[in-house]
Amino acid sequence: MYPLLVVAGLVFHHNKLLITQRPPGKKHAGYWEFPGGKLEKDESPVNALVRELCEEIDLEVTQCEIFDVVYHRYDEQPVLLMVYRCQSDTSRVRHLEVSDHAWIDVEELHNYSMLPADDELIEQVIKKNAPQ
Ligand SMILES: Nc1nc2c([nH]c(=O)n2[C@@H]2O[C@H](COP(=O)(O)OP(=O)(O)OP(=O)(O)O)[C@@H](O)[C@H]2O)c(=O)[nH]1
Repeated sequence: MYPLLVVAGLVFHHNKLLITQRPPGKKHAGYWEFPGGKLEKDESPVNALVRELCEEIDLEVTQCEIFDVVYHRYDEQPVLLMVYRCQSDTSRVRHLEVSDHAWIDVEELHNYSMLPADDELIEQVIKKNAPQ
């Protein structure tokens, strides 16, 4: 089965990383994730990310650059997650399509129930953010 194409943002504001919680009624409700969503037809990954961040949390980002691509098999369908690192000038987030959000230190990622596809990614984020 072809994977679902999904884009997600590692959004930083003053070294804090943004995570959001999936709302009731959505698949994997209650889990935390990096904000983003599915690509629409004829849409580039960065445009999809900008659109999803606007629709879900009303946040604008800059300096988006590719960070990693993750393939994960869920029972229903595999996902191909394209992950971009971005910056935000503000920490102001609206809960339009999320039930909660948090700006955290990357080391705190282990304290949240993140989506299963994000496990490997989380290790990369912590490793790349560690002092050299
Ligand atoms: N945004 C996001 N999605 C992720 C992450 N990790 C991960 O496995 N996914 C998966 O990617 C898929 C994203 O789909 P979604 O349902 O959130 O997308 P969407 O916002 O376009 O949904 P919609 O159909 O309600 O408009 C889900 O299956 C979700 O489980 C992540 O860190 N961020």
